[in-house]
Amino acid sequence: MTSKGPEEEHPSVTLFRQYLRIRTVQPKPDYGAAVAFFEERARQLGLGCQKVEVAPGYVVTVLTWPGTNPALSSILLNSHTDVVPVFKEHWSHDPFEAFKDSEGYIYARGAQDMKCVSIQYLEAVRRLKVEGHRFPRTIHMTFVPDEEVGGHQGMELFVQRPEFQALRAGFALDEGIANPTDAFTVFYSERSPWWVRVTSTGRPGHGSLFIEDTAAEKLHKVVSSILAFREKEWQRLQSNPHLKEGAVTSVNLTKLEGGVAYNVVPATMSASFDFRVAPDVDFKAFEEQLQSWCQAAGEGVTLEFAQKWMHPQVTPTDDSNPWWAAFSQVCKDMNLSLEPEIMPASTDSRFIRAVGVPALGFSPLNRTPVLLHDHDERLHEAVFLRGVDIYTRLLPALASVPALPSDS
Ligand code: MET
Ligand SMILES: [Zn+2]
Ligand SMILES: [Zn+2]
Repeated sequence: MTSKGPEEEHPSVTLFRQYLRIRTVQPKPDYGAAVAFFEERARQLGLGCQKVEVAPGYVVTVLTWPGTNPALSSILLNSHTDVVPVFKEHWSHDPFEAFKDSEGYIYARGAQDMKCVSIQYLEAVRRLKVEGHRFPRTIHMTFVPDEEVGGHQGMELFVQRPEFQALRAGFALDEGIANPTDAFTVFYSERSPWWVRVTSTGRPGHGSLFIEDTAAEKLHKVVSSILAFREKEWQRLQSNPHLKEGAVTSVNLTKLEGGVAYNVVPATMSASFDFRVAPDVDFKAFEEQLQSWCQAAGEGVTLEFAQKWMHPQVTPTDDSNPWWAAFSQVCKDMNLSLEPEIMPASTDSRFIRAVGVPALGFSPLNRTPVLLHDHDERLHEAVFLRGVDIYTRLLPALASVPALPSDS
């Protein structure tokens, strides 16, 4: 075909847009369609394909390009398939249409987080394979469900399975975040998510009376203590230009629940908080601090954890780590400047690092505003394609890291 129009689009971009149209949106993702999409990719690329159902309806799809030396540990390229919900009325274009504007920006939920990365992995592998390359280490691509709601039915279970052990992963790449400057952000650790619900109980009664010891006044005290802590961490971040967001602890009040009527003082109320605890925090002391804020508010104030990650790990970013050496050397060769940071949010990397596999969080997206989870999430096709180039250089280097003591 020689006619003008979409036929002229780069095939990698077309594939990316096809994937963006699959509605893997929480809370009811169409995982079946995503699995079928990756099975078809495996067939087309001549890759091994394994489906591991880690919980009913939750399948991890593993695409494998075997290396020439099966004795060596493998490279794991991980990406999640689910995306967060949208507020459709705030979007310029349908978030599941993958509309491309005249400048080349592709609008879609998942354009940055992280459907771009899944396709960039696949397209880099395709290119290298077509060019006839083979590398010593096996490359596995894992496409996992459930990340956006905590990974409890996804990577958290998968890393405990014999099928994961059998991959013999020596090193992993997973998602990062776009960088608006010319530089690329790379994450070597993460803050730990602690989701905390504080429940306050007190004396109920008529809404016209000065009732003492109410649930609301005690909850208010805890909320004040926690928001004062938030302000302190915010100031600490603001006053030190060397500190990046991931190096301090953040917290947001994300839910308030309780009450039945204007004129009934409720016996119970609760507040929910999303803490992201910096990796250098003393977790035991921090939990005691939370408990003491509850106790200081009065009788009948308790807390429970909906999520409490206790195993922060750091992947070294110096040449003592041969994976870092290979990764950073490629970036140097390509003149890419890297900004190593602690991931402020949480990804499946935490489960991977916790089972002893070093991992870097990297989405090869520079000159791109950070729009993950936001309205009008979009990515320029040229940035997307540059990312494929970057993986096309990274994969040969990583899959050719010579035998390590940990390989035997
Ligand atoms: N990736 C999501 C987040 O960071 C969900 C992870 S579970 C804490 O909020
Ligand atoms: Zn993500
Ligand atoms: Zn996300």
